[in-house]
Amino acid sequence: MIRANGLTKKYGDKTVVDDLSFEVKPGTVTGFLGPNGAGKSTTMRMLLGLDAPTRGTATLGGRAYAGHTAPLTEVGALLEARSVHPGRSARNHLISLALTHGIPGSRVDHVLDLAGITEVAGKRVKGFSLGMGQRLGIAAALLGDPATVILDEPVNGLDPEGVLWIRNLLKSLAAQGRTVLVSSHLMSEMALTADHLVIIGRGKLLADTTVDSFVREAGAGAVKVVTPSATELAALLAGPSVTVTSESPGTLDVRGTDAEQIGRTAAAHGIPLYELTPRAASLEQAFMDLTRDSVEYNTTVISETSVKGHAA
Ligand SMILES: Nc1ncnc2c1ncn2[C@@H]1O[C@H](COP(=O)(O)OP(=O)(O)OP(=O)(O)O)[C@@H](O)[C@H]1O
Repeated sequence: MIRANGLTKKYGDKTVVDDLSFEVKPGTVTGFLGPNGAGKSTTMRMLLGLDAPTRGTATLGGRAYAGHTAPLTEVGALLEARSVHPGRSARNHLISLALTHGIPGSRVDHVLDLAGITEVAGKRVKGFSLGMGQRLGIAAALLGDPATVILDEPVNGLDPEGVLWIRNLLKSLAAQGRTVLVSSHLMSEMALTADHLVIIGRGKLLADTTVDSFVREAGAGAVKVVTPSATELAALLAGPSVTVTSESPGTLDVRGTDAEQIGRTAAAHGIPLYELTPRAASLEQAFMDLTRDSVEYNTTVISETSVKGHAA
């Protein structure tokens, strides 16, 4: 079990992690999501005792990281910045880690195999591709057979086969009863991998939910309506719980009601409909909607024109 309680990190005046509290339970894969700069890496570094929180506490298996006598057997971690001696082979890197942490050498071949890098185990790390480096980092994280696994963006640099491998690996680690926390900025990938989601933006908790309920809510999407009487229909539909937007003349995007109700309203007022299509919001869109106000650098402007009085 990982527990963050009021975790806060300030750099100067900037609060990059802001009073964050959440739990990560054993036996599940928990996706830690947020846009770039949301504070995911900083939070993970605080969980691992690599950054001191300005306020709050983080415990792994009931104790702070520093309180564990053999941390590598309690927690395995892959962080973005790795420090592997480039002249060392993958096997030698893992052997020296095992030796310095009192881990049996027999684990080395096991994790090399688990990470699918047995064939390149004798090669120097400096010749490794990004994907091979990621696999070596994951092998190192699993070396101590840890109860808790924390991985920061593990699919970075992996090809589709590698992405699938990570997905299955994380699921099997959770099925063995381990606590698995994995960060990503890709909602679609996490939806396939995780059971639970902790979503942050600008250091603050935005959602702590199961993937199932996030998917269900994302499915409550909009209905696309094409009609020559868009302004009239928009005025009839708009209400406290119904929002109507329009991206092009004669087309409405209606949220907060369903296709049947829209069809009935249109029929009751003799409004012809050329199209009436329920649209399930994509998961990625739901994630973007949730985090829109907390992205650090906006590169795309999603323009939605309110139809109140504007739709043609
Ligand atoms: N040592 C530091 N000094 C000052 N600011 C920092 C430091 N480390 C991180 N930050 C800032 O804290 C914020 C959160 O960064 P962090 O790397 O934790 O986010 P992230 O969610 O992991 O982002 P990404 O997905 O881009 O890796 C960013 O605005 C970053 O610039």
